[in-house]
Amino acid sequence: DNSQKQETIVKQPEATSMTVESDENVSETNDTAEDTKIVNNETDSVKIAVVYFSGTGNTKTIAEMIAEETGADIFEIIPTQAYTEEDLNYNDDNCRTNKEQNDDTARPEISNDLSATTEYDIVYLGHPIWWGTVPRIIQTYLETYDLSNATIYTFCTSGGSSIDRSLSDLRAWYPTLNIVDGKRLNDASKSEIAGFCYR
Ligand SMILES: Cc1cc2nc3c(=O)[nH]c(=O)nc-3n(C[C@H](O)[C@H](O)[C@H](O)COP(=O)(O)O)c2cc1C
Repeated sequence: DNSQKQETIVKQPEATSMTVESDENVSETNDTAEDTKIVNNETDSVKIAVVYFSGTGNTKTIAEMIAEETGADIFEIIPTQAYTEEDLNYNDDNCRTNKEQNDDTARPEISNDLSATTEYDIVYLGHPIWWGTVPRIIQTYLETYDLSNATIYTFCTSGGSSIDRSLSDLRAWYPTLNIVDGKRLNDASKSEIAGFCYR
């Protein structure tokens, strides 16, 4: 229960000047709090989300590390039709993923509601590299939900390819998005994650 949780929140003095109009519960606690510490990330003025798709778990691991590092809320992009091992076998020209990646119009359906992800100031968007770029389901996501108010950082895992092409593809396809930077974070250490999150 969110509202109950927020009633226990009290802020440090320097936090009292932040903008909280959008959140009734938080603003109620605003003037009572002088000297106690922030106990919940919901009081932060900057809302951070990690949104990711992961076929085989590598990107998920990194996504969870970023969420832990930043205190972000984490959202998984879940395909309606899960990717099987067969689907992901890129040695087979006819496998599902190869067909999707070769088809500019392919937009695999997402099963879960991710509308809450449009409410964040910073979005870390994570994906594996498939044939040099983002899986098509990332396009489904960006075309379904309007992230134009967010500052976006992308991250990827891959077998070796850099993030450069997926970054330039996303910027070309979605010019209204503010994609600041992106980084390949394979097997990243905690300090590498922190370096990515706090520049
Ligand atoms: C269909 C498909 C295409 C891939 N294409 C590339 C590629 O072009 N370059 C690369 O370095 N790795 C490629 N990979 C490897 C994945 O990027 C890598 O295993 C990644 O860490 C998977 O992340 P995940 O476990 O979150 O799905 C590909 C994998 C699949 C399934």
